[in-house]
Amino acid sequence: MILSSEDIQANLEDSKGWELEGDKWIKKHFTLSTFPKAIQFVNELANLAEDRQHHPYLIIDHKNVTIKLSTIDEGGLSQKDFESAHAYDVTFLKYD
Ligand SMILES: C[C@H](O)[C@H](O)[C@H]1CNC2=NC(N)=NC(=O)C2=N1
Repeated sequence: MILSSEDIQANLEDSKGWELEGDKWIKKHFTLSTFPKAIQFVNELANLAEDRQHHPYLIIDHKNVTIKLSTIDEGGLSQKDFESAHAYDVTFLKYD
């Protein structure tokens, strides 16, 4: 179910570093210590995404990984995007 703008704002308050891009995407930049670490991080995200059947848009630029999330099938932001964002934040803690 697509979230209302009020629900999006409430979720963003609990999602440190994630920001709204337009009204259909949230995004966050992560910086890893090395390029291999960035790839390892992305591989972990890929496994999580496949398990959840909810897939991110990813940009890998050397040690920098940008993650964008949206619920494509529903044409906007859903709770799944914020659940994935939280799972990715928890994964990143291992690399911090
Ligand atoms: C059938 C399959 O589970 C769906 O197509 C999933 C796959 N991954 C997805 N990922 C994202 N980000 N949004 C979706 O709507 C979506 N749908």
